[in-house]
Amino acid sequence: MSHLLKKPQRVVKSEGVTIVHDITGEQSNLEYVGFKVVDLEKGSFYGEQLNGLECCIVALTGRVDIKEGKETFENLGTRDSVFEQKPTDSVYVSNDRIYEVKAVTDARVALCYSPSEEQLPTKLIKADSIDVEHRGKYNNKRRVHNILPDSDPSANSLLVVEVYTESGNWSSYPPHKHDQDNLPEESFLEETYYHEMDPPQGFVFQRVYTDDRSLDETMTAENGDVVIVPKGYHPVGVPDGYTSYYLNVMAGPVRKWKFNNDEDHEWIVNRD
Ligand SMILES: O=C(O)C[C@@H](O)[C@H](O)C(=O)CO
Repeated sequence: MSHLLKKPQRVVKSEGVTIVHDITGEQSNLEYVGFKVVDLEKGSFYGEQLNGLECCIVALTGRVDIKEGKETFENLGTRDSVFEQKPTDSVYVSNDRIYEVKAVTDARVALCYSPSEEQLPTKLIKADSIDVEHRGKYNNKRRVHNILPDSDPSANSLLVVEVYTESGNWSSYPPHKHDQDNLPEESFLEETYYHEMDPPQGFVFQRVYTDDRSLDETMTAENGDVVIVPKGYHPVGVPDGYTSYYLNVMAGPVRKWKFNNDEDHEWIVNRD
């Protein structure tokens, strides 16, 4: 199996709390992006001190209360399945702060991390403030929920986005990359993809490759898998009959998403 593909680990941390993924430190070799998925049974708590990391807590499914300092945001989350395709609530918490998530119902949260030094205010990102974007045409159509885009200055490094790709379509396509710290031409952003499929026995193909093919891996991502994109192009293809969801976390030295398409496939975007 590719070292870029991570299967759910489901490590029980405490009563009612299961760490589904922990893509931090040595698990990933990423410098700028960390990622966890945590399942919480109703009434259970998960919290931590963010030593040198900022964090965006995304209420993937279920309802949660999130506490940071004197603030508590109650009953966050809008859906029982990501495939309800409605935006959800998230909370941005700055580096070195302590936060706690309490499960109001059974819930799944994503924790998106990046190193950060400058303190920013804790921010509730309400579902109804999320910009929903429809991109692409032909078999390249996808629905995008911009949770923390680069136009929103609420974070120091983190970019967070949800993407739905319908049956038989492609996303992150034509293949694009953002692995050169060379603005304004291109930014360097590492990336993680947390995948789900509807129905859940589905799978998608994700290729991660560079121009010189020193990296060229094509992976089958199944429901709940994470794909790590340290560099290179990273298109996703969705088989007929299945809908794909993924949550992207991106971060790098500059908080700007400036990508370039693979020139061989640029014509795809230029079709009438
Ligand atoms: O297909 C899309 O538009 C989503 C992708 O852009 C995805 O968010 C990504 O590849 C980010 O680099």
